[in-house]
Amino acid sequence: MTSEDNAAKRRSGHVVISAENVRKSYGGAAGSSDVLDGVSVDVFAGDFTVIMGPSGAGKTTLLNCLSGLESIDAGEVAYEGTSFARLSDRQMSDVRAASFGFVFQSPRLVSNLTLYENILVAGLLSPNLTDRQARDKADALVRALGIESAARHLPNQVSGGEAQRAAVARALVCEPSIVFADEPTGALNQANSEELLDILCESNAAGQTILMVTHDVKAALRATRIVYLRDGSVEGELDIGTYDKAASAAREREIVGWLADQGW
Ligand SMILES: Nc1ncnc2c1ncn2[C@@H]1O[C@H](COP(=O)(O)OP(=O)(O)OP(=O)(O)O)[C@@H](O)[C@H]1O
Repeated sequence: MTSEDNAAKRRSGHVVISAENVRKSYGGAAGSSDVLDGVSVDVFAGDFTVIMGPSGAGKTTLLNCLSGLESIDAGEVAYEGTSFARLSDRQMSDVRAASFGFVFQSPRLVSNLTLYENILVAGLLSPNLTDRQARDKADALVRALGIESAARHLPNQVSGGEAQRAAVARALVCEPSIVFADEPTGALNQANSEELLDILCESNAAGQTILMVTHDVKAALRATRIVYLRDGSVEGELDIGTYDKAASAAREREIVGWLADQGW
């Protein structure tokens, strides 16, 4: 998928992932309320969509349902128009391997592989790339993310920021249609958070579709669209266009004002 493809798809409102009236509960006591209470939302190609909302609103659950990591109880989630319900477990895992990248709050790197090997192995296992392409892409990402020397070390020999940048590279190396990121800056200090957000923003500017859960207004600043979730329902959506560092103060005021209107 080239950036031109995604830019054109975004202009045309191309939907990558759609959720229709999704309900989800984790069982428990009879009558326990749904964690997702009929959520309908679309994720558009080329967007950097952020899911915000109070703690316990169901943000991680929604992200996991949209990526197929969690099953749903009712409603429908579809990738490129194909309902997950029509896919076997094998087909679902093929979609994830070919089209989805994941970044979590902690890097979740394989501890006995170097950062470079963690990135490369993901590329080698991807059905999207030849071995040569996987190596070239891993090399390019290591350079672009500024982790050339850290890449030679094991995860326990590098800083948290370096490890998390490697986790982003691992997600991007397969050239996924969409990157799902759950609080990717949650365990980072402010400087490392800003660097990681710069990387996600640059990747989005190059056409990468991103869906990210965050509590952090500074992270939401980078989004092109914010979805606000409360008590398992979408309360509001804000389209804010592409991030512009020079206008970030005005943008932050707009977002904080909108979040206040949602009851943030
Ligand atoms: N595996 C699980 N089993 C049972 N209950 C769960 C499970 N995962 C989440 N929950 C519950 O579902 C609700 C929503 O959780 P979720 O993590 O999706 O919310 P969130 O908005 O991401 O919260 P936070 O911002 O605190 O991370 C919470 O009440 C949580 O305790």
